[in-house]
Amino acid sequence: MASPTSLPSPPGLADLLGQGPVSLFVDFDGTLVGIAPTPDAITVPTDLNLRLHSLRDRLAGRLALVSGRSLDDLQSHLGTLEIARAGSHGASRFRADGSRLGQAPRGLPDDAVAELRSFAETHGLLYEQKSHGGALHFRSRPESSEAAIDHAKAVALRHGLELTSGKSVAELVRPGANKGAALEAFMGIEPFSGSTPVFIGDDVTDEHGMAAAIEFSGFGIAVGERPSKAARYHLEDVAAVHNWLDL
Ligand SMILES: O=P(O)(O)OC[C@H]1O[C@H](O[C@H]2O[C@H](CO)[C@@H](O)[C@H](O)[C@H]2O)[C@H](O)[C@@H](O)[C@@H]1O
Repeated sequence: MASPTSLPSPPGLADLLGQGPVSLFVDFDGTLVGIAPTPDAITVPTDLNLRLHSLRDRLAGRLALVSGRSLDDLQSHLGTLEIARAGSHGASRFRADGSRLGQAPRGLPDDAVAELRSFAETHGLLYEQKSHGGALHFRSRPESSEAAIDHAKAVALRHGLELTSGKSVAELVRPGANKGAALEAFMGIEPFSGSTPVFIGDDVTDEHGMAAAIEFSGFGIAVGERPSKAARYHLEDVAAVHNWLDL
């Protein structure tokens, strides 16, 4: 895995756009906004929504937000989005005009949710219910991280689900819900098809998106300190991302 500091900075966005159509797939937490103690404690600049819509226009619509959060949650922080978007780690996808791309995914089985909730209650962890998944957050109790991951693994096995681990979080999703699948779905439709995809993200779940970008002759940009297997370039932090995007 490449250490982020050994990766170069990406070429300027204006230079890339000068070479042909580029699509940007952009993660949210840790990429567009800084990491906070709890999911609701993030600080979102008041004009971020406006600036993202300007970026969408600059890219002739070829901008997609790809988040681990549910889309309702994402929009509760960002405001209404008329931007292509995928939530719940790519499971739920919408075009910029609000029409759904692909099937509506199913939520987790009730028993799996109950098992996650009960573990969270007994261990003093935060349980985040998503429309198409569920997350055990252990940022406030790092000593419970191993037990939380083991529990999530066992629940995944019992119910045929997939475990995705992120920053101080263990999440369960339906099989096939990942950011790479979301990028692939968007690359099959206008205005994304035929462009060079660039996936920008800070977390392990973003590796799928970067790997998929490579399949479409694009590349990934890793944000922050986490070593990345798939990224070609690196940006230091959220401020560097905003700067690179000229947000
Ligand atoms: O794919 P993303 O948009 O980056 O979402 C990943 C997860 O982000 C949120 O959790 C993370 O950020 C929280 C706020 O900074 C932090 O408290 C938590 O420890 C991080 O794991 C979100 O709550 C999850 O649903 C997303 O999957």
